[in-house]
Amino acid sequence: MRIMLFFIRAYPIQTLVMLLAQLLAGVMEGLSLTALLPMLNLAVSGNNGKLSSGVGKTVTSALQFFGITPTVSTLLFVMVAGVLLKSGLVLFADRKVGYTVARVATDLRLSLLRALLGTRWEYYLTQPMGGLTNAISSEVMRASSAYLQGTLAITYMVTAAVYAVVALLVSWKVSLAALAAGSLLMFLLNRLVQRTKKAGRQETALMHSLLSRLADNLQSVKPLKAMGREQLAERMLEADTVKLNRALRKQVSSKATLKSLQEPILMMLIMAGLYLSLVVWKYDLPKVMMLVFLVVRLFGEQKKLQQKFQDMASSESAFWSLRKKIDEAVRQKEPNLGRRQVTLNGSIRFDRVGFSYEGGAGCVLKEASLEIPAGSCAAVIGPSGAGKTTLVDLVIGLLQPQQGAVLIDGVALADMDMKFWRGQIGYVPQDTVLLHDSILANVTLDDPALGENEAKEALCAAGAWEFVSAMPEGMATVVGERGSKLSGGQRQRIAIARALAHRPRLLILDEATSALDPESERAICATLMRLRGTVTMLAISHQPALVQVADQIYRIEEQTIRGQLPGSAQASVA
Ligand SMILES: Nc1ncnc2c1ncn2[C@@H]1O[C@H](COP(=O)(O)OP(=O)(O)OP(=O)(O)O)[C@@H](O)[C@H]1O
Repeated sequence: MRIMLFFIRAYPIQTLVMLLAQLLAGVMEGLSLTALLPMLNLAVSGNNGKLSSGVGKTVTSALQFFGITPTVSTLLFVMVAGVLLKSGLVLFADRKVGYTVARVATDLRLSLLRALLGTRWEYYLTQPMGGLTNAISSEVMRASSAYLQGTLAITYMVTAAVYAVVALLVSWKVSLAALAAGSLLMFLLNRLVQRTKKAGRQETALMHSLLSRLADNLQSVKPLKAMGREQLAERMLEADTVKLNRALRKQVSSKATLKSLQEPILMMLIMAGLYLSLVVWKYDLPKVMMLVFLVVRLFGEQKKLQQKFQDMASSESAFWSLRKKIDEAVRQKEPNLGRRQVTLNGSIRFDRVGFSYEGGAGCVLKEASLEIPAGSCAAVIGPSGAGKTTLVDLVIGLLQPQQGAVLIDGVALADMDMKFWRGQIGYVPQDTVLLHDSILANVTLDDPALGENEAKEALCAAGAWEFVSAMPEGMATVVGERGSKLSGGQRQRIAIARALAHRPRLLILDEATSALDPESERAICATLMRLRGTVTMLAISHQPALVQVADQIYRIEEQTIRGQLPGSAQASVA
């Protein structure tokens, strides 16, 4: 029930309105039920029928108070009116619950997305993408269904309480016996609810692990297939899949066992109650009929209540797993650094920067210094793993140095408004991943400030317009999953166009021309040279063409940055 307390706190108005509507619906049902006993009395004994219980007398007196003569037809009318009103209220409550379930799912998805996108880069890098996809799709659905099951359980609880009150008014002895027997039954069958809860927890953990591995494996399926080793991926996923199947079977068997045990036990209890009422306490027939009706309904609601409780128990763990992810991501929020809005006019400067990754093997940069004047083109070279991407991430502010400072126009990144700074950067990553969307959307990223003209201009500058305009649908061509319908070089040119479209002040190219043929690379270099003076460029490259046109060359080696004369680059672009 902890989960319901959480939901009630998060959605108090919606839950209160829904509960009030359910309560009113229960009262309406109760009213129509109280009319049943006098109606049965009148039907069995005619107008001389004696009302043997307080509740019957109360109903007839109430009707007489409003000037209505209690006859079979007026009592039937009261019952029908009560049932109709109850149905209207239940419809209202059900819609409210449905809307709130959708809202719970949307809120959870948005909270997780916002929290994740706002986390520190080093934390974000440790998150398994498959696990996050699982959280946003399957865990969110299971979590919101837990709210639905919980509210339905509360609804059945309210209705059961109404039947219990009416039954108490008719016969307290039978009602107390029924309530005691029902509670004992719920207690005994609770083991099955706990078993489902445990299996639900296993399902949550296994789905997370399976989806994390699946995403990893699917991304590397081409080399696995090419080497005839896809069965290795299959074997890796099989163990989790088999365990998941076991957890699901446990849930199914617990739910089926609960259902099949409830029915006969409740029937036996009703039979025992019938025996007591007719033989031991010798109640008259209308009263017994009324009690049978009430107890059957009471047990029916109790049966559904426990089933819904069990359904909620099986999905509940997905909600707590999601909350844990959201809370952890919130704790790992990227620090809100400074407020200074700097437009790169002077230089980018590293002042004795020292950096090592959390849990990394050691220092990546030590006492590293460099200066890139605004408007110039700098190339960063060095052996693999030397720290070139790390240097770029420090410039972007994705990583913060532990020693020294990264300064833009003399202002430390730590004092700058990061959103403003990053808004001026055009970034082309090492691994070009395009969205499964049109070329236009891939270039503009659906930024409302950018239209077809800006996209065309950027595609021309990136040397991509020729092949894009030759496509039957031009910029409307959809590039396929991760850009699979384009060649590696074409994907890179689209990525360069994307980085240029919003006219950045700083263009960062991380091995951005590695998949291009020499001619396309020369064309890109010519474009970059045209931008010289207005845009500052920082290019990590092993390609001679880019290095040759650079104004400065920096070589990262043994944790330090060394300047190199542009002319000497050709021989040492390792
Ligand atoms: N998230 C991380 N956590 C721990 N260590 C990391 C992380 N990212 C990179 N490293 C380590 O930091 C060092 C520098 O990595 P970096 O990616 O900056 O090198 P690089 O020069 O760009 O390499 P390449 O040319 O191969 O892309 C490497 O030793 C790498 O193993």
